[in-house]
Amino acid sequence: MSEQPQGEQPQGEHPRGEQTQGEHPQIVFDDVSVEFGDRPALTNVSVLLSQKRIAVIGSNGSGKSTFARLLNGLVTPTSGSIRVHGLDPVKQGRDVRRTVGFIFSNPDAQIVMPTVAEDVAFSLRGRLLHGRKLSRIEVADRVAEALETFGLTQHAEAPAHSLSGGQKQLLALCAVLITEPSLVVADEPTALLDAANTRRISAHLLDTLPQQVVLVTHNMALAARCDVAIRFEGGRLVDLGEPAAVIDSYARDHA
Ligand SMILES: Nc1ncnc2c1ncn2[C@@H]1O[C@H](COP(=O)(O)OP(=O)(O)OP(=O)(O)O)[C@@H](O)[C@H]1O
Repeated sequence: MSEQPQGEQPQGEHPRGEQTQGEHPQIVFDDVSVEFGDRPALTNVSVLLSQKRIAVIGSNGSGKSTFARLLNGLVTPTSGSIRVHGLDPVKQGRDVRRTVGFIFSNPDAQIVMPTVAEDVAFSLRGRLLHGRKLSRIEVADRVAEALETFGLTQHAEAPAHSLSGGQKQLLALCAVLITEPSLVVADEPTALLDAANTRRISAHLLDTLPQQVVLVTHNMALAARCDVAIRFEGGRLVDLGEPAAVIDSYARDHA
């Protein structure tokens, strides 16, 4: 382990991670637990993260997706409190959903409109970008640009559900990123992608995007490219630190 397990600090102390504050806004968990029925999914998680690229790793069922879903209010804590860029996902759900773009591992969950171009344009409906509403022409231009970025231009008029799994994943990314969320949370975004698209998407998420990114992944090569990694096991945050060290201890524990 590169650092001691989280969540055991006495009340009143600062959550861990504060020593590594960066230029990005903060994600703060204070003694957060989540139970589904009477089964704990996360237990006493306290952490402060302000790095630009945050990897979330750990075994199957360890609580990674639950952690990610807490960030935009898809899951609510059973106890404890959360602040994401100053917002409380429980009390300010609407603001949080505008601030946090969430990319699911199953892209079918995110397709809402019949065609690819309509689905991307739908994300901008009723949204202010840079403090103002976009005109129809601006929306069309932005959609065209975003489709080009994600290699979907030739599928613009295709039924969204006719795309392959990987193409749907690209569409989901495109539809979320076009809204320019200030935090991007991606839960296994490359799971369905081939090698070329994994490179393309990981370069976009990890190298290009100016925003803060939380990346839940089993792909250790991607986790290694982040600024910090956190690791869950059995619903507890058991490690936080330099990705190489966190990945090493994870690999050792599973050798
Ligand atoms: N909606 C839910 N209802 C009941 N139990 C749930 C729910 N979501 C998650 N869990 C349980 O919480 C625990 C943590 O699940 P979670 O999806 O957060 O793990 P994970 O680390 O993302 O796993 P994986 O790597 O397999 O995707 C698991 O035991 C899971 O069965």
